[in-house]
Amino acid sequence: MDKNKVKLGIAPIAWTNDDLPELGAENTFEQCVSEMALAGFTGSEVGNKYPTDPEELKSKLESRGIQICNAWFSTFFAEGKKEKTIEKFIEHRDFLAEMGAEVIGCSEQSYSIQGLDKAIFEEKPEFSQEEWEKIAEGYNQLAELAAEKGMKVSLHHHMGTGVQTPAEVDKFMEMTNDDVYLLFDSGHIYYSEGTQAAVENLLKKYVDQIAHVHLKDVRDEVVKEVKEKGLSFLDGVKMGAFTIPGDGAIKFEPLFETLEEAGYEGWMVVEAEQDPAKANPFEYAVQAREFIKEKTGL
Ligand SMILES: O=C1C[C@@H](O)[C@H](O)[C@@H](O)C1=O
Ligand SMILES: [Co+2]
Repeated sequence: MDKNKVKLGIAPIAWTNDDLPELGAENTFEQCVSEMALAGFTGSEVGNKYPTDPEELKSKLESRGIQICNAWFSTFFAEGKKEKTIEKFIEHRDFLAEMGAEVIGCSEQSYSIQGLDKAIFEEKPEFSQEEWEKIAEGYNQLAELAAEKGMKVSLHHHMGTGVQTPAEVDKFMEMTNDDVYLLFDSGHIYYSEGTQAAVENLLKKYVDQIAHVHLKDVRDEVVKEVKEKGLSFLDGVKMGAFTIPGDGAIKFEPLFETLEEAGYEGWMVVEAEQDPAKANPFEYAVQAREFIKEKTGL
């Protein structure tokens, strides 16, 4: 892969998990970003221990050779919370623009069960046609707002949300304008569908509309248990459903090939939330970096 086109980041979620604050409560921001840099990454997303002042954050990241490439943003269009979503989006966009990021990764969180104690394979929301229309209209507006700062808005398909399956991603992409992009997360599509083919097909279908990539691997045996026992998404995370690329069931070689052939330009971010007490974040970061180097030359 071309170093001038593809940059490598890593998400802080392996050190401190915002969805499960008890995971990694002992890890500091400084430790997290120092270890990211030491492992050979140049980009990061934003965690809840990061300084909120852009100047302070920039200076602490610059001294480590790291830059912010994206940060999660939750939208609530289907629930009818358009005004509040837009107001918060503008704040988030301005913060990311100041940090030099070019992409905003959003997730439609209306009725999401990803943080709730509900069976992840049984109780996810499904949107009505009227709700889909609200979502499409909302994202089209977010794309225009992002463009004001030269940025792209992208949708993170995610377990436990109304945009989880390939059919739901299709519906979202069909209903939104061409300036609304996809944030491709290998782990979430594999978790949802359980096959390598589903991961490869989704990537191939939308590769020209993908603005950001999350590299996540999945442990089949953990997902099997989550399904059989009717467990929640966060139960699965604590049990080790996710891991770094190369350590689980997904074959990454065809994914890297598809991205390279399509001339993908942007960030690939290792995002592997595990319990840091069981999976040392620095050691896993080093292992992920070596795997990516071996498979892509980056
Ligand atoms: O991008 C992500 C952000 C996390 O908060 C989320 O739960 C994780 O699974 C993910 O893919
Ligand atoms: Co992700």
